[in-house]
Amino acid sequence: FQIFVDSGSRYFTSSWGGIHWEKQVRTSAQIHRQNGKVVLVTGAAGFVGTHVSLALKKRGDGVVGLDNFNSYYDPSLKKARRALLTSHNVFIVEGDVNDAKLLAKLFDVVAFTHVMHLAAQAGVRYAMENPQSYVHSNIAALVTLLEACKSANPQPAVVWASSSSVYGLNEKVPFSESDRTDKPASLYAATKKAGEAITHTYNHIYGLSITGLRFFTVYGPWGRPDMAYFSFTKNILQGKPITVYRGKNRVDLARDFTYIDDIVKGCVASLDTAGKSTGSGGKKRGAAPYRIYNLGNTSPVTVPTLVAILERNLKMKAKKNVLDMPGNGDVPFTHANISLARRELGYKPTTDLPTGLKKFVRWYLSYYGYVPGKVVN
Ligand SMILES: O=C(O)[C@H]1O[C@H](OP(=O)(O)OP(=O)(O)OC[C@H]2O[C@@H](n3ccc(=O)[nH]c3=O)[C@H](O)[C@@H]2O)[C@H](O)[C@@H](O)[C@@H]1O
Repeated sequence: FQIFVDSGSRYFTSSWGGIHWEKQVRTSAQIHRQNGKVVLVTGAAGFVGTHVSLALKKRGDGVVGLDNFNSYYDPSLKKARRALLTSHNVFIVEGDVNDAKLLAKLFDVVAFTHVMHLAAQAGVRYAMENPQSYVHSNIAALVTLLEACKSANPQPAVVWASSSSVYGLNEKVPFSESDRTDKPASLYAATKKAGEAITHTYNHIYGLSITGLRFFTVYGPWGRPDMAYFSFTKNILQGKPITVYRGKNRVDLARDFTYIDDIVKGCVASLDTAGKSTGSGGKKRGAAPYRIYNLGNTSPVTVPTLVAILERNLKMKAKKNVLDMPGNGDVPFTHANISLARRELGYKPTTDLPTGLKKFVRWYLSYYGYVPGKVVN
């Protein structure tokens, strides 16, 4: 009776479950190539999640997405990404990674070979406004997911999104994976660093194959509206001012901006080279790989240069307010050493910032239906 009540109440309150839902999940998970993978992509309606899901599906892997469609930024963009994925036969389950019952159900319905865990509370500065959302999405959800993975039979290999922000106040450049990461500058960075420690324990105790990817300021079409390149574009087009932060002694801030297609190649290569998890029945049966890679571009660009490139592409001048960087978690610069990823993943970024921003601006103008000369709101 209790099972009936539980599943009955879920039927009315949740957006998952039922025969039709299971069929959609199974169909989406179908493999269309030899030795294809079956990948659960969390955060599939997110920026990186959408692109990775598409790449996997296009080469014939089975892909099931999971996303809670939260409103950290405009959910209509997430829904538009979902529509794009639906048109390529990728189904996104609507739900939260913290929902252990949902995860158990998904692993029951599909024998995932890999999990690409991209769901997260992103954003460096927002952590001061809503710290709990970082604990919820980057720590609690990660543990819930790893618990499901460790209990699954077979255990999947896990590839997940860490962040360049773990280097924090590190001053040695370029940043290498072996550098210190014990001085985070934001709660966001601290939760990603915690994720690296948490995944290590699941590797050690349960034999889960783990790959953590330290992404460096990823940008491109279908990107995140909370990021500087995106909000600058919006404001410039609307004739609104932008705030350009500057570091100590008036030094420009710089980022190792990395184009989305390069990141996707790094993610797919990580899945392809991930060794197997060794555990079963929640027990470790031998050592499994634990890997961490920088996925950056290796050529940092200053924020004023980013603005100049956008101005050129938009054929409009930005109204700039230059402000000293507030103490809100920002770091002055990032710069990736990618030798390890190059050696072990064959990772080789090929898109520089001017080329990538040109593609972003083209997408932005078409997505928001911008007509040159017409003021947008
Ligand atoms: O590399 C990473 O790991 C991180 O990259 C980005 O974080 P961030 O580099 O701070 O990206 P933006 O928020 O787009 O900021 C880029 C630069 O523009 C500057 N900025 C930002 C916003 C603004 O209004 N003005 C401004 O000058 C920031 O100080 C920073 O130097 C992402 O937002 C994080 O989710 C990600 O984890």
